[in-house]
Amino acid sequence: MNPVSLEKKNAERRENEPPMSPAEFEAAIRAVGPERYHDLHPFHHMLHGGKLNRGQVQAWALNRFCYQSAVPRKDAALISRAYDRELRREWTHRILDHDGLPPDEPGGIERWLILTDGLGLDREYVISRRGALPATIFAVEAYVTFVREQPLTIAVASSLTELFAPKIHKERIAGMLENYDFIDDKVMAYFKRRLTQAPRDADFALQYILKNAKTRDEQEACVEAVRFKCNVLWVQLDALHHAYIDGHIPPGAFRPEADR
Ligand SMILES: O=C(O)c1cc(C(=O)O)c2c(n1)C(=O)C(=O)c1cc(C(=O)O)[nH]c1-2
Repeated sequence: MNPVSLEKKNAERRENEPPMSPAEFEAAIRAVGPERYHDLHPFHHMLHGGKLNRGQVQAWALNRFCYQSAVPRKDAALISRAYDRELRREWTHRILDHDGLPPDEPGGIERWLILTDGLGLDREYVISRRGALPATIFAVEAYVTFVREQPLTIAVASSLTELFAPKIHKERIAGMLENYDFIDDKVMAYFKRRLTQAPRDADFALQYILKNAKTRDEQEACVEAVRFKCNVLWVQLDALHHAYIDGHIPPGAFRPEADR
């Protein structure tokens, strides 16, 4: 059968399939984590297990800054497309969580920069993204574009990797504090704050898609969106591994001091 007729047949099959029950749909979303969340990646095991040197942790933090700074941009893209006032109101606090709200709330990006300061990286250099890996930039911009272009419910679903984040944050706080003498409580503040923020955000997004993804096709597209997002996270660690463990640092990317 040629690919076009196969695609058509699959679409017909799905059309005839009844929607999943809310419990089945939620289970399908949750099943993606144990299959492909980035806590399974070897680079993560090395990071948490104390197997990286300072330069490799610097490279991780510097690249991960690009993800942090893209998150409020993708959240703004999502809000710009929402006609539902309640969704906009709820989603707005995600932007403030990252960008901060003067005078008392510095925000997650500032907390991330405290981490990169603590690792001895120059702030202006981190913020400029000049030293980031090309794959990091491609991955985070793919996430922003996905949220800008996909149907709203599917864009909301792509945030649901956050269902799996608290576990990785807990492991990271414990593992990094224990294993690296250049990491202290102050620089781990970012992850401590996410332990309460991520479950609240994920819970809202999950309830939203359970209510709004009504057909089987929409439900399957939501599950696919969570897989897509896992790929966004995974490919960033692949790139870090290739550059800083295997030693293939692309031209222009950050070079740890010992390599310069
Ligand atoms: O450290 C991590 O592994 C991790 C993962 C994720 C995620 O699953 O996308 C987020 C975060 N951290 C995070 O700190 C964060 O603010 C965040 C926002 C989002 C999102 O998609 O809106 N994901 C994540």
